[in-house]
Parts: sequence; structure tokens; C-alpha cells
Amino acid sequence: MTPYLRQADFLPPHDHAALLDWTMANLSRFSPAGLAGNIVDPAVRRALTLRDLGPHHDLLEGHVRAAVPDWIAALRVTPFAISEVELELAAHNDGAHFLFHSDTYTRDQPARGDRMLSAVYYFHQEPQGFSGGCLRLHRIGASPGDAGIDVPPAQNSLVVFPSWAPHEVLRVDCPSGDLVDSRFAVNCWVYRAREIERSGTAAVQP
Ligand SMILES: O=C(O)CCC(=O)C(=O)O
Ligand SMILES: [Fe+2]
Repeated sequence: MTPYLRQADFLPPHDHAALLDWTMANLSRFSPAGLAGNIVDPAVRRALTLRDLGPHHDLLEGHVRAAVPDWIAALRVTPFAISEVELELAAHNDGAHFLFHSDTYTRDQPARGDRMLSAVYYFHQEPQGFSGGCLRLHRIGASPGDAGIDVPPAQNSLVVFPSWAPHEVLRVDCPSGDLVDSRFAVNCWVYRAREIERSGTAAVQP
């Protein structure tokens, strides 16, 4: 099975509450989530995203960077130097889902590096206005429809797994249809520089 980690109570209560408040105040800025190449296909991925976390960006990035060495050790991922951390805020409302996929780019896709670790931080309003929306993690080499491990999007929790592991977001039911009742998450992708960039840099060094 794919190795993964779960961390309960990831953010201190004050930071969790502040992120939730900021998200609620910025709901009108969310737009339909894209796939690679920014194609929007709700049959594959139905969610709203926002590529801005305001003052919470640096705080979350700091938490992630500090935790990466432990994650690498616990997940037995080949050690790498972080080149970048990419963050995205996502809201899954009624009927939202993300079909079977992995988060890595193929070698021929233009990318600023390779995604190595995917971490997803979950939060939502209380009382919880949605059900479903588990993250289903699959083993490497699995096919759509195979059994996996279902991780519930628990309040203030984080899940981490290697970015190449297949996974999906199971359908969310949100009877009110109100955006405030969504399943909220921050997607965090930890990058390492691409080999080609590293050797390119080496070549111009004396
Ligand atoms: O929200 C989740 O649990 C995972 C989202 C995801 O897989 C993605 O955005 O690539
Ligand atoms: Fe994903």
C-alpha cells in the first residue's frame, strides 16, 4: 500500500480559525478548478479553487517546509532539497469530486519542477454542512475502481503522501449548496528542482 501520514490538529487553534475566517471573507474570489493545462472539466474535477491565501500563505508554507524532513523520513521517500512549495485553496460543494489521478507532471509537460510530496490540510465551518468527500488513496499501479484507503477530511487535519500515488476525492454531499458549508482544503505540493535544471546550472558554474 502507498505510505501516507495523517496529522490531527495540524494548525494551532488560532491559525485554524483565522484561515477559516479569511476563507469565508474571500468566497466570491473562488473559480472553477482546472486540470493540467488549466482545462476545466467538471466530469473529472468539480471544485472551486483560489490561488491566494493572503496572510496565511507564508504561515502554511513555513509549517510545511519545517515538516518535510520528518515526512521524508516517515514515508521513506528518497531525500530531496525543496525547490518550491505550491499552495492552492479548494472548496468542494454539493456534487464535487476529483476522479482517480496522481499529482505529478509527466516529463514532457512544462513544469517548474517535480512534485514530490502532496499534503492536504482540511478545514470547514462548524457545524459541518457536508458529508462524504473522503480522500481515497490507492497503491502505486492501481487502476480506477480498485479498492483504496479512505481518509476522511477531518477538521484541522493534514494528510501527506507521495505525489505519484494515485488518489481521488469521493463525491461530496452538501445539502444547503451554500459555499460556506463546503469541504475546504489547502493543497500543498512540495517540489524538487528538475534534474535538467540542476545539470544546466552546474554547466555554467566555473
Ligand atoms: O482534497 C483532497 O483531498 C485532494 C485534492 C487533490 O487530490 C488535488 O487537488 O490534486
Ligand atoms: Fe491530487
